[in-house]
Amino acid sequence: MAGSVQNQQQQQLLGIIEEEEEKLQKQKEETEGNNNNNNNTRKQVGSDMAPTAGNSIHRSGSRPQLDVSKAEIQGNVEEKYPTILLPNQSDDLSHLALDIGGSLIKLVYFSRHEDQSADDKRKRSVKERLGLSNGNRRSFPILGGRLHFVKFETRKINECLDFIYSKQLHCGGLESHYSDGVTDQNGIIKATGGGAYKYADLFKERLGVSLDKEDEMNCLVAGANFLLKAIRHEAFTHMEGHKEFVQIDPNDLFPYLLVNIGSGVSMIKVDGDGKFERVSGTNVGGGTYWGLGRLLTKCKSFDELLELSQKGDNRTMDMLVGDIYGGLDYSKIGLSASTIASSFGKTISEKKELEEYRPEDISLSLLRMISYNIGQIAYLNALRFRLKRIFFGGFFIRGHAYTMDTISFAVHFWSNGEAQAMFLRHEGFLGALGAFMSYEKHGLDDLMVHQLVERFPMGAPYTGGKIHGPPLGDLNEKISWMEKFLQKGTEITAPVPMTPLAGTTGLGGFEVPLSKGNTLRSDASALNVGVLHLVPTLEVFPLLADPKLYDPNTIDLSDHSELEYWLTILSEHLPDLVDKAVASEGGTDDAKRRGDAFARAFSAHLARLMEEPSAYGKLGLANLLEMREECLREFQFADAYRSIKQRENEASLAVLPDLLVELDSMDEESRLLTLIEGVLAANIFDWGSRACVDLYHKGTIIEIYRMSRNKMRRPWRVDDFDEFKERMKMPCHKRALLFVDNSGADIVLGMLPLARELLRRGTEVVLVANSLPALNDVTAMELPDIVAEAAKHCDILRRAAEAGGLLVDAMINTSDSSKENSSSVPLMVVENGCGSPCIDLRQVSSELAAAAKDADLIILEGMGRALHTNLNALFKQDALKLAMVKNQRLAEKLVKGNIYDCICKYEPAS
Ligand SMILES: CC(C)(COP(=O)(O)O)[C@@H](O)C(=O)NCCC(=O)O
Ligand SMILES: [Mn+2]
Repeated sequence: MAGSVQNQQQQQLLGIIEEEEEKLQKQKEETEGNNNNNNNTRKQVGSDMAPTAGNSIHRSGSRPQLDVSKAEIQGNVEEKYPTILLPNQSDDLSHLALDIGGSLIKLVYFSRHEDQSADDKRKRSVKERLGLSNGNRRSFPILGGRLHFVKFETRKINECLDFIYSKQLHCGGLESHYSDGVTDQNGIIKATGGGAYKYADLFKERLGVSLDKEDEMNCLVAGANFLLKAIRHEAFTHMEGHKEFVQIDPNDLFPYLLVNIGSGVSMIKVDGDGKFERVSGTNVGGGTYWGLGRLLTKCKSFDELLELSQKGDNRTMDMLVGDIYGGLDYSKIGLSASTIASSFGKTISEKKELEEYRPEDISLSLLRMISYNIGQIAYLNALRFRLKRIFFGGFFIRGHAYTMDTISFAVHFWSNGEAQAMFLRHEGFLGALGAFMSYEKHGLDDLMVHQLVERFPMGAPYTGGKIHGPPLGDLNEKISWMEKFLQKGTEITAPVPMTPLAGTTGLGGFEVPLSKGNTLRSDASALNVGVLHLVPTLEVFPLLADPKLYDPNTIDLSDHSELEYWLTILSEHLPDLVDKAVASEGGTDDAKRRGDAFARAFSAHLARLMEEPSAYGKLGLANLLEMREECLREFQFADAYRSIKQRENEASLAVLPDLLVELDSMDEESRLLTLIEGVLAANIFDWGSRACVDLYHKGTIIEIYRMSRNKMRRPWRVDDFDEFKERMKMPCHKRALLFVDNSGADIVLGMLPLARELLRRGTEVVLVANSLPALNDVTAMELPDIVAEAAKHCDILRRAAEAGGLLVDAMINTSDSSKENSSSVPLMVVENGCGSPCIDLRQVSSELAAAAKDADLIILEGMGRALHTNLNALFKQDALKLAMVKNQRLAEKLVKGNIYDCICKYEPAS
């Protein structure tokens, strides 16, 4: 019975929609006509709101100048180090620290985020309503920005100086943002390592700067502590070719043993921040391997030497237990025949000259000798001080799988499996990071894991922290460099094959570690360090039941076939995305060139990941989808779906009044069901789904919407509607957070009517939208205009939007009939802090975190936010997850269903 009433209502609704269809088609044609003529002449919803990130990335070629005009203190002037906002500062100010070692120079430098000063009306009203004073930024003297990691060979110090000069890293600095340092403290760079002494005069001569020397051990420890506390999945284990990321609890980090393998080796017992003791070391380190290796093999570089070891067989050099015991194990004392009894020992009995040995074998034997030795001494020191964790860092390792396996094997062997070696992704940058942190007052050491986002910009798959060719300056340089790179046909370094080889040698485990193959990924690409984005205003979403147990991703991409599938999906979507992106920028030659460069860069990222899935740390689908958006931004595509979003918003807003009338004619119960159906049906408007994009080529928005609504037959694949309905009969929620998804029908005909229903029942509503564009997702900047348009036809929305400070100019004429309900509960919009179709609730904006404090209902909508991420997330408050599954494989995998199935998952507060 209820079903037939519903069907009748649905038919009525669709009838109205059909009438509108013709009107809309006409409008659409007009719109397209206008678009072709002139993008800017038409009144467009949100048209003046598009973020200007594209422009703000521009850097002038000349030396950066500090522009303090209109400078103002942000936040409380009484604070010790209030942030000074420089609204007219357009050049990136940088802050640089160096670790100048015997072999390598490591640079860490900071560049300010370009858009920190943006503050719109919406943000101001949210701050007022939620009692946020300037976000939480005021407690951080550091402004948002990026930390970059770069290295040079010390013998090529001039290249390093050129790089610093071209980027003007020696000029300006963070001090410029502080109250007591608006003057440019030009002239001093923090530096550590022996080269800080050795090359001080050269820096003075070439750049006019003095090197302010910082203690090396201090820096190493400060750098390691920072990374282990602030970077997610910084540490990993590496055994038999298998890399596994380890999440360290920052509250349970100390004590640990830090083994820094540079030219020599230092072993440091770390008990806390600034609390450490160098307990041991060995002079047999990276320098020994390179020095002896160079003499013995005539190799020209460390990397070449490492590469040789990949093809080596140490049995020709090393004396094994089996060599002594006639091929037998010495089982009584636990030594297998393949254990190395004496490194290079075999060469004593053979009457061969150096030239008669293969350089490959020499290199491998040397590498194993030194790695085992370091592993063994490290373990003995850990035992001596009862330290359960050993972290290995330093550039000797350089992400080299075989070296890590060898060290791990030694630690495992000597500890009888009780201890495990761990490695750090930023292994070589500990000292430089520590030196960077020694600049006073930058507040970096206060930053926590949720305030740092690691991202891989355009250069990552190629450079991996190493600069090839001239340093990259502006976008033009970036693209031409990319073009040259590709023309030259420079290979993206070959993968490390994981082929198991037969037999055993060495310490009894394996003949050749599994990670050793025919080719070595050069350290340039093995050094998988991204750019760290420092966003001091990010917070952990306060309504997560247990943030420690929270994992945003639903799909496990460590399953290789899964990863391959999603990488292929992204790759196949690329041509269409490039078309949209280029069109969004007017299809100019410049846009085409950028589109091309974007496609190459993003494809290179995908290829890199296909070869080495853990190249960028632990990766989930959310990261992959975010990387695509980041890459678009990198090539200055501010909003690839801008015009599609505008068109769909307009079309949907035209239908909205009739939908509202229709909804208002229903009783509460069927209205609630119709509303939820509406959300699910309208979630079909997703330009990120291959299947949906194919559909859009076959019909108009309204045809698709009608088809989608017609498919809304209950029970849905996951159907907790009845439980939700029961809850809605109880006293209303105080505040609901609605995590909205797509523009057009999704927001206008789906989520806004649901928001209206909640408002009408007396629940405050906070619409949570993206901070930056991602596919056709609606952004927090665009929403107020959409709400204002909708409010013209709806008294409930108008009053609530006014109460929420969304309608600043109350000039709305309403034609809504529901005036009897004089609700003044507010409707607000907050940004979520991300620019991705998914959401990682460990890193949300401070305004969302503030809004969440009084919320008792969370509604997550869409595939990205409710399925790819957060499907399994548990919350402290009631949660409703709504989405249409627009991918066949995902439907099968998650719900044993089919494409276009719907999910309505309700979970009362846990
Ligand atoms: C990118 C998306 C998560 C966006 O979905 P939404 O959150 O808008 O519902 C989704 O379109 C998606 O997973 N697309 C890739 C899969 C495919 O093309 O089938
Ligand atoms: Mn979306």
